[in-house]
Amino acid sequence: MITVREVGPRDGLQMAAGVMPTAAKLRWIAAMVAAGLREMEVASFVPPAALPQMADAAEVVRAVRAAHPSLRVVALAPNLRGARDAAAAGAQSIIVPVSASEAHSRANVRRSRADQVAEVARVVAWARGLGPAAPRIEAGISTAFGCSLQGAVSEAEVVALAASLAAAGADTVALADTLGYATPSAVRRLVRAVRAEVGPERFGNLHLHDTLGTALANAMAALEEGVRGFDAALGGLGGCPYAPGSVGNACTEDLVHLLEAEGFPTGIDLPALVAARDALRAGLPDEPLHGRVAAAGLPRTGRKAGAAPATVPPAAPRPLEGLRVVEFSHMVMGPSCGMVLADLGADVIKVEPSPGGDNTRRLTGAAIGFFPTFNRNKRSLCVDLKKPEGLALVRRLAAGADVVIENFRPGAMEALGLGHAALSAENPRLVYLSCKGFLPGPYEKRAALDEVVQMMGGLAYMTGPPGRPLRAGTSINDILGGVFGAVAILAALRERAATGRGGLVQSGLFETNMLLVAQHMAGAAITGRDPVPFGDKAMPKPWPLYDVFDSAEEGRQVFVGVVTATQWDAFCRAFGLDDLLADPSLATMADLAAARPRIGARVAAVFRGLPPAELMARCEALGLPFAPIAKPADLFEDPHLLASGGLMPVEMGSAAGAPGGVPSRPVAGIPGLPVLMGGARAALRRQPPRPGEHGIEIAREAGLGEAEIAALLAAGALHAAPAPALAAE
Ligand SMILES: CC(C)(COP(=O)([O-])OP(=O)([O-])OC[C@H]1O[C@@H](n2cnc3c(N)ncnc32)[C@H](O)[C@@H]1OP(=O)([O-])[O-])[C@@H](O)C(=O)NCCC(=O)NCCSC(=O)C[C@@](C)(O)CC(=O)[O-]
Repeated sequence: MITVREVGPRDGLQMAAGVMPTAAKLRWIAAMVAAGLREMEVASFVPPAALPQMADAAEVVRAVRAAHPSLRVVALAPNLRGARDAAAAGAQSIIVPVSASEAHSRANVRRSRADQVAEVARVVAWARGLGPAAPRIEAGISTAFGCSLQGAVSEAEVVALAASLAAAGADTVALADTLGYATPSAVRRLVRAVRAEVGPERFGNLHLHDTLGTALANAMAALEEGVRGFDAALGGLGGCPYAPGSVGNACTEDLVHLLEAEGFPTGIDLPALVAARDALRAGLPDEPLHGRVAAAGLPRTGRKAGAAPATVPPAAPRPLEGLRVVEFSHMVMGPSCGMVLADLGADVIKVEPSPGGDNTRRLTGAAIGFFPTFNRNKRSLCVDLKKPEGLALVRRLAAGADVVIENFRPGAMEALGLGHAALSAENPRLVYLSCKGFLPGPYEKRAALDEVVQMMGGLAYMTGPPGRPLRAGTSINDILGGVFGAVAILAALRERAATGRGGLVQSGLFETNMLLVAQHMAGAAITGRDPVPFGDKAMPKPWPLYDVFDSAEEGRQVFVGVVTATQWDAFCRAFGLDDLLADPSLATMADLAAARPRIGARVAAVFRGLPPAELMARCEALGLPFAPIAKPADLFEDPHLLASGGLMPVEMGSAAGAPGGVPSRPVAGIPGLPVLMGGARAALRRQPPRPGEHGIEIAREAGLGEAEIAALLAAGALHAAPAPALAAE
């Protein structure tokens, strides 16, 4: 879902020749809310002498909050004083503008750029003191694409400014094309650079002006870069005092039409939005309104809302957007299932114990990376399920959810009153996944870990040397069991589309392991013998070469395989082994396989004289299978993963067990889902959450009032994370 934030009542009106009466503003705002707008910038808290159109800012904010509880009410404030007034009136988001152009900064807020960054830090520090009810502080970089006073604005300076605003603690950093000078390629470059700098989840809206008729083209470029929030003004109101001839902001009606036609749902009813122009006109009869859709009428060929994009695929696929998932999980199996759904765009709420969150956060050793890896793209709700108020909150969430995931001990969810029977009685459309050690049967009550099922399921036998069972070097069954859980959920959702009813789906660790070992069970059935483990040097390999070799560099080994006659021919010629090629006793693949020890010794002697890079370059040129022996940390620099978007920049801070309390890499490239959809990889939208980071917003979404939320917090049933620390602290 795209968020279109209407800025007409602020940015639009401040350039109008006349002053719109308060009552007319409120009628206009009501008409736009009725059309489906969910966010609106309604006022600017500046001295009335400077902007008489905004003299009623506090009155407007108060009235809009009271009349439209579901609307996010946004106000602009250039300084701490304005921010205090905006918050006192009830603004939920406060935008503090910071000019990228030094000249514009002095003209607009009468401060240098650096002083205005310091002002943002002051506003953030003050807001933090307000506790959970604090408004969101959004820094808006104006003149980000050029300035009529200063001329060009350096992209590097904008990126540096964005970084300093993020460091100052702004919740989001937005880019504004105040003059309308942006073009699609500039938008692509700057959006990409600033998103990379501040992180996608802290990148705010894109604020576009249409001075030169480029706003919609720029919006398309931004969509391709993954931007999902835009500012716009009804009737293209607004403009900039420094841009004569400006026709104002991106026109909301035209932008909504474009977005819907391209398959990006906005939740806005376009005819109702166009009709809201009447209320605008009634309040400002002399102000010229712009907009192509209003002039031409809605195209009769128009695509329906939610239709697939006509030409431009979104930057990252989010096919599960709109799916609501509540995840009760720890360790790996439940979290990896939720990760698949979250990466694909679902809204996954991870329910964690209050106040410290999932114990997995505090694991060390081989489990230290579990939490940040499997909990990206999720929201966190820390709630005490043993307290009735906490339980009531999650039952409310489950009643409105599409999917519940759990991986607790058998019977634990039932004991809490959160079993499938209880939740589906309240929500028959719910798809409920239970991840367990064993599917129902004689072992179902046993506690299971990945290692347990690898041992009992034949995998440890198949991996280790004879007599020394060895588990695989990752939580293979947990991860794959979670993925199979996600497959089962998607299948059940498809069934629900036909029947209207959800259902219980279950995934078992042991059964996952058994599917992995199935090929060896089949092998045993065919040969009548136990398969030889991979760890057994005597394992019969049907090829001349399929081994790890030392190179000329100490500790740098390389795997090389030669598995066909063509490869054998090319290999011998390239590595000076023509005598082996000419040997009549090595004529067939079976001869070669039987002579593996002899061949291996010759090849090892050749490879020991070659630097690894040269060895691999030769194999690559010959088309032979080869691989360096990498350690996990080597993969951060893997050129293929880096170039193909295979790594997501995930923050490691959620792993509390880091040595010395600080991860050696605060942000690391962590592999994403191994699939492309429409040519694109699923992207990181949210960093792994802090415990309870989203508790208050989730409680509000569940319909709880502020007093109820305060009572939950006071009772310790709900824990809300403190605001992120200032980078300087
Ligand atoms: C893993 C075990 C065995 C651990 O079993 P356990 O230690 O008994 O823990 P649990 O998860 O079943 O119990 C959770 C308790 O926390 C409570 N709880 C939970 N949330 C809240 C909350 N918000 N507020 C208040 N209370 C909460 C919940 O109500 C329950 O309370 P109790 O019944 O004890 O009174 C079990 O969970 C299980 O069988 N799970 C299903 C199978 C599974 O996921 N297994 C995977 C284990 S992880 C793994 O295999 C990887 C590993 C470790 O082996 C490493 C590797 O091999 O790579």
